[in-house]
Amino acid sequence: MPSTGADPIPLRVAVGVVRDERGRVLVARRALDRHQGGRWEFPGGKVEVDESVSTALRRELTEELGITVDECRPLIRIAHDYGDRQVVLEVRTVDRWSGEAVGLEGQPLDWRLPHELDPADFPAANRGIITALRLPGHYVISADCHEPAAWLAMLDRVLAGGERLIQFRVRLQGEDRRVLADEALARCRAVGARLLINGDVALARALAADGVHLTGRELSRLRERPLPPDQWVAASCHDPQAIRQAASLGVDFAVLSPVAATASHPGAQPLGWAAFNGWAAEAPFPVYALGGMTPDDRAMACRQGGQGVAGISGFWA
Ligand SMILES: Nc1nc2c([nH]c(=O)n2[C@H]2C[C@H](O)[C@@H](COP(=O)(O)OP(=O)(O)OP(=O)(O)O)O2)c(=O)[nH]1
Ligand SMILES: [Mg+2]
Repeated sequence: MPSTGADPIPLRVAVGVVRDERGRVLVARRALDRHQGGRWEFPGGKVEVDESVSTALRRELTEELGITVDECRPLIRIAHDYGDRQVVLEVRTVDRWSGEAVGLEGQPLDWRLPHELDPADFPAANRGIITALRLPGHYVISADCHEPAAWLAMLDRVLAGGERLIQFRVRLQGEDRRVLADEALARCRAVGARLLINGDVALARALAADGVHLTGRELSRLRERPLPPDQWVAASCHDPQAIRQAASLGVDFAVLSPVAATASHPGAQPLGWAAFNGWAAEAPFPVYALGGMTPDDRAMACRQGGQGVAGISGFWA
């Protein structure tokens, strides 16, 4: 019987990001005659009926690489439609494993640092995995600026504390705003941190900042991604429709809020972790939990399918 298009039941795939002590990740090249053949992948394979994701991952990594997974934890879940096949990639980070990885099916292997991974070498669904590997577990949103010297001193303290992803969220206007953003960018660059400009694509472009953070309103109005792939585009989402809009624009990551009650938005109804988990699972990109979060909530956010936690109070401090 002729095919009538893609199989409506998505294929569940257990995918392992195996890391070594230097932070490099293991990639393998898919054989030319297979689906997405010739592209690089993270090792793994189909989850069999009655198998859990972690059981499938252990089996696949033993079959394909000859290693034993000692422990794995969720990184991201990505649903993707290739047209000829729908997949759901259940991606786990594997930091604890034993044995020596070899390409037991004849597949070439390579160890690469996250910034050495080019999404163009991988199947399209892998873009969100590569972004997740490059992003930290905290996304620090700045407080507003009343006095530039004090604001910059706080930025220095936040950077000295090890934070590496900062959102410039400051209500200053005109030249004052541009000058402060430019100085903030220089201080971030000096320590290898990234700075995203809230709600101002033009300023992000003018300063060649690391990216822009779209407000919910901007996200709903845009029809195309406002910056090229070498600058991040992040967005604020409050519901599944915003996540779909962000996906259609091709944003790199999002914050989903308010997960818990927060003093900055006292009237807003908290989502709770169950809704966060369900909505983040629909996003093909990493999602940070925002709203009433502290650094202590990071592990919970990761267990719930998030990239980590975002916030002002508790982070910009
Ligand atoms: N393993 C893996 N599969 C991926 C990645 N990205 C991606 O889109 N896929 C897709 C390609 C395939 O359609 C599907 C994996 O199926 P597969 O056929 O390779 O699974 P398998 O290892 O069980 O292979 P086989 O036993 O059927 O030979 O997921 C990735 O990074 N790793
Ligand atoms: Mg496989």
